[in-house]
Amino acid sequence: MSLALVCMSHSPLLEFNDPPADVKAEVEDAFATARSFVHDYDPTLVVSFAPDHYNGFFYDLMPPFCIGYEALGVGDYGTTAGPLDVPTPIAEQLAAWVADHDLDVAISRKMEIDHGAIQPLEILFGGIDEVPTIPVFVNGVAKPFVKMSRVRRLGEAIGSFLATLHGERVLVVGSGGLSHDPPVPQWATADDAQRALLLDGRHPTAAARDARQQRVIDTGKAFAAGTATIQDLNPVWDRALMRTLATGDLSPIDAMTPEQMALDAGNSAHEVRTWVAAFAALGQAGPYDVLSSCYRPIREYIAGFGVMTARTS
Ligand SMILES: O=C(O)/C=C/C(=O)/C=C/C=C(/O)C(=O)O
Ligand SMILES: [Fe+2]
Repeated sequence: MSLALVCMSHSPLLEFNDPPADVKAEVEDAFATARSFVHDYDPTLVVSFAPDHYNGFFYDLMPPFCIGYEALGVGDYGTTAGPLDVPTPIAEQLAAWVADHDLDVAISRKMEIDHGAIQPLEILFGGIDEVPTIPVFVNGVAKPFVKMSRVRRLGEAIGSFLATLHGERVLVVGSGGLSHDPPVPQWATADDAQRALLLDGRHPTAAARDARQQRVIDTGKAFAAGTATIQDLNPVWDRALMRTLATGDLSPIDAMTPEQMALDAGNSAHEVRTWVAAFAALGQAGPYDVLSSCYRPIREYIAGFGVMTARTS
């Protein structure tokens, strides 16, 4: 049984802030390469590892991981709202398999997901219900964070399940990262209004969503202009992580700590957990080859922006 993988940064600013034309063209090329890779592989099932940005998961009940039995996009930043095509019986079997492998994972029969999960589906497939997709939420913004070894083990458990699905061509997707420090509020420093949002800010009014999003768009413009106070991108850190993922030996990642990751690569660098889970899953089908890998630090997107494709050798 072979598996295929696409890992890619996402950015809520993709449609709102434009980097220089050559950089934008490079990103479009990377997306086109990934699309063509996926088209050739022709997956029958997608397992999507993605974080959330306080649009679907909140501090009233924040799991480290959650497998969606049903899911719907919330429509933030102009992404598609509405239901995904989740193959519920396979998602249920996956959750049971993972539990049987000593990992405690939440499940949701109505998972709400944001641009972090939706953007790759739109970019790769042109829609959110084109291919049956099991969404796996991986917390990448809300402290506390489980150890990186735990993320790797989750990916391995999911990959070992996927390797049993002989009738399927499975694509694993990791969405997020790399280094970036967007203005997602942190509980410890949030004011009362921000804490209300972090606690249970589901289903905001259109005006409230717009105001929240405009703040992020403005921060992206200021970051590009050199006037934002957010932490800088870290291309050295990003490239080193991509190199490690490409080797097939993920053991060095176990030594990464959330504290050092935030110091080195910003508070949203924890989103790389999705990449680690996706590569760990891929590795369960045997050795793999990275077929394409591109990277650019893009301040307009507030993102160390990477796209990788890989496939079982
Ligand atoms: O809601 C807010 O106040 C802030 C949200 C963000 O900064 C969102 C950032 C989104 C990303 O996907 C990212 O990873 O940068
Ligand atoms: Fe994100």
